[in-house]
Amino acid sequence: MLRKIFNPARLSRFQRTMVTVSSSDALVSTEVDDKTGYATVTLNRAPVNSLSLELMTEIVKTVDELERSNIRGMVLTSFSNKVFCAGLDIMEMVNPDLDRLRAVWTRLQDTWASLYGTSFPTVALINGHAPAGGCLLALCCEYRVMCNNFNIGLNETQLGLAVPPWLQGTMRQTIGTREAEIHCIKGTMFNSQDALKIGLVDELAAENGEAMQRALHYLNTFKQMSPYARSATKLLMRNKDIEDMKRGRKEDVERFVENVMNSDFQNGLTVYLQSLKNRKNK
Ligand SMILES: CCCCCC/C=C\CC(=O)SCCNC(=O)CCNC(=O)[C@H](O)C(C)(C)COP(=O)(O)OP(=O)(O)OC[C@H]1O[C@@H](n2cnc3c(N)ncnc32)[C@H](O)[C@@H]1OP(=O)(O)O
Repeated sequence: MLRKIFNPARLSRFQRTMVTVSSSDALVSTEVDDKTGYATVTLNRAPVNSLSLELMTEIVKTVDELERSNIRGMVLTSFSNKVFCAGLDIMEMVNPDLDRLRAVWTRLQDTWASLYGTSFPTVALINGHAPAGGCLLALCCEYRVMCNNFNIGLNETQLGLAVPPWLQGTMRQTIGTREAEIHCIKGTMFNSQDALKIGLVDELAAENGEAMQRALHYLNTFKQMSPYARSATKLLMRNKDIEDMKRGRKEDVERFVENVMNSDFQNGLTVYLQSLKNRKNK
């Protein structure tokens, strides 16, 4: 069954009432172009947009609000031009409070489900590195435009984390079963060129401006198309995955908690954090 579909009857109301939302201190800022109806959603959590509970809550809230406003398309990008999103906030996993850890994973599931299941078209404008959870955000979008000279991939296993089944599924749909299996297990990070070759991203751009043009070009391909047929087809393809994730979400949360609370993982995390700092000091 369709979870939600674009409702053309609400479009004329939207055109009259659409507003631009933007706040300089927000973790997520949204600007809607009232000529095109396209929203640019910018992740705004310095320094690297790591996914804290609060940032993920804002992403879910933003997508829900956009869903209610009937925008015609969305571009997801980063304030930074160096890091699109550094994945889950590692500090959320260091000796965590268990209730908060469960909330973090539940919110990551929600983030995936709400971005993956939008009725409107979505493009990730990947203007920086996108490891792990950063790659997840990009994979949820329908189309990915990546700037040159950055890295993207699901490197979770390199950190000692298992990739959850719903995220494996999104990777499979994007790069195919065989490649997804190999690269989820290895935790491969791809440079922009290799990401294009393997189909992890759809287009490359030299810089942000060109990437935005390419993203808008993708959204414009739907200008003349029935929004109902477009969104219904997308959601008929994606809703089963979302329902499957929701059915298994409790076990998924407990698997994550067990993974993170394991002493080997906690020790490895300390070493990993130190290696990030050492890299910086070189
Ligand atoms: C059952 C489990 C399933 C798991 C499956 C799914 C989902 C998610 C898992 C994850 O996302 S785990 C997180 C994985 N992320 C990473 O491995 C990225 C690590 N970071 C980097 O590689 C680099 O920081 C970067 C993103 C390439 C950026 O490099 P840059 O040189 O620009 O910046 P840095 O100097 O390295 O970093 C600045 C500052 O940010 C801190 N930081 C970096 N990444 C994170 C992070 N993910 N969480 C929290 N903090 C992060 C870094 O330590 C620096 O801090 P300071 O030294 O300035 O205090």
